[in-house]
Amino acid sequence: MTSIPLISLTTLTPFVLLICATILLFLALYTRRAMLARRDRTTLPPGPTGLPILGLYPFLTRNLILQIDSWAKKYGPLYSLKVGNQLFMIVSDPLIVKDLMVTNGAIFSSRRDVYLRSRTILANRGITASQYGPEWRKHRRLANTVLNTRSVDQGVHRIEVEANRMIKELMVLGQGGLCAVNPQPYAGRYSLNNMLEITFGTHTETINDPFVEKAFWLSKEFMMCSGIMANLSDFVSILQHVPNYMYSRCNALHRELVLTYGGMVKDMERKTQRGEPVPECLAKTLIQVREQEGLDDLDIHMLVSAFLLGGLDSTASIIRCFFALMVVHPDIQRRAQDELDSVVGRSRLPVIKDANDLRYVQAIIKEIERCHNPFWLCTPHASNQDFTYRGYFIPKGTALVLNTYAMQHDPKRYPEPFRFSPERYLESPGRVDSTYKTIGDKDNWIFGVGRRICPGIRLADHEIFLAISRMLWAFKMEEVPQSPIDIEAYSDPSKGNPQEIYIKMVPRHKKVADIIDGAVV
Ligand code: HEM
Repeated sequence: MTSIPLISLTTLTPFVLLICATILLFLALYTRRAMLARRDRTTLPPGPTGLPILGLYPFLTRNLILQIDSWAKKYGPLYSLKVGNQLFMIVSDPLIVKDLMVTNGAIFSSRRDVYLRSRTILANRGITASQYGPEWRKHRRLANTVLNTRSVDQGVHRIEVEANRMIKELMVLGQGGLCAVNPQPYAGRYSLNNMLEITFGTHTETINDPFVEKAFWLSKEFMMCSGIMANLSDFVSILQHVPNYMYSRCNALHRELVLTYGGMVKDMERKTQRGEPVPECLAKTLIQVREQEGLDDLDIHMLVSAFLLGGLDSTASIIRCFFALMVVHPDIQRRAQDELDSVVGRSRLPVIKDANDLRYVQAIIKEIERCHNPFWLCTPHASNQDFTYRGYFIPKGTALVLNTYAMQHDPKRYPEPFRFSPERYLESPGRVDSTYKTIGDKDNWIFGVGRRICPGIRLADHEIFLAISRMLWAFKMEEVPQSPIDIEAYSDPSKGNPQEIYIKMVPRHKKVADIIDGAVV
């Protein structure tokens, strides 16, 4: 009789144990999920910590690019940092870039509402400062009317003319190679004229035109005022309510942009009203579609300003680096010129159609762009909703920064990354497709990525190719012993490209002068 409970206990024990184990398992799983969920909402990627309120602002150095890169080496390919109230995440790996900024482009394509750069200077417009949404789409579509493949290709003769003007002026100035010249201001005016042609259908006649200085001042001032982590009042909102020097400076820059580029639009409007002819260009298109697209003055003024700010120092700095690099690498220069002689010959100038056959020239361009990105940290993208990635929480409003410095100096991808070596690109295919390839295979990231990728790529590609291939075709560029090139200065991301170098530009053959004279200038 007494054995019955014992028997049932014995038979019941495994059953009870099973139930207990199941409950415990459920509890464990539930707790883990709850913990994970909590972690998802709080666990940011690792990164350096700063002070309350100011974050890392007091610890940022003048060479921000190298500092950001050194933290990437310490904290990994996705790390976070706070400057004031703004959370930044730095992305240094092409696959993470693809996952976040391309695959999830609908989430990571906005911009921060930055007090000085976006609100004060650009009035939250000009494409580059606009939040992701219908207004940005509209402005980008309007910009594309002159930047799309067909329009840029149709206008290529204007770029060719500018390249010829630059060659002719350098020949005259250097007295056919007898004296040293500083080509850098000519590279600047070349970019400026290309942007003026596409935006206003006009150009400057000489580097001494005061407009050249003005345009470059505006561009430089924009860079000086709008560093991505430079201004404390961008990050500590209370400072936006007290008068401060940077606000006055950015406000003055905004007024100058409206006065200068907005003034050119107004001139064109007056001409149109008087029935005078105006050239085909972005400003004309914007004036024509103003009512239909619901654009106000500021929309138009900031859109044309964005062109003159975005397309000036960017292409110019690549061409300036080219001059310095060719002089210190005469062997590379010679190899490109041999290629030009065999593909193009000496009786005509290189044209866009030659690009795919000029593999070494293309490799030089890609290598300059890899080593000398004009915007190493690009323009940050902002997220417009919370997101969880690889267990890390990325809250809405995070600013995502592309660390192209790390990606373009990755020793696995580019052995001896600090050596200038066009040869590393000889195996990769021709030119334009390099920019559009899948993200992991891209030659470089200088134009950014995803939905905010630079809309001026094709124009910039054409400008850079025509300037560089024609310069190589026309001149042997030589160092002048009295004025050695400081190539280190070009590799230091904290310094702008030196505006002054003196080199000899010797025409490569007798026909150069005749052909340039005969070409449209
Ligand atoms: C070598 C030359 C150039 C470089 C390296 C360059 C680079 C860049 C980069 C990194 C961005 C930000 C992309 C992103 O947010 O992911 C950008 C945006 C932009 N670029 Fe360029 N750019 C160049 C030439 C030009 C030219 C010639 C134009 C002519 C109009 C231009 C107009 C713009 C505009 C309007 C934006 C804003 C796009 C947006 O926010 O949706 N850029 N560029």
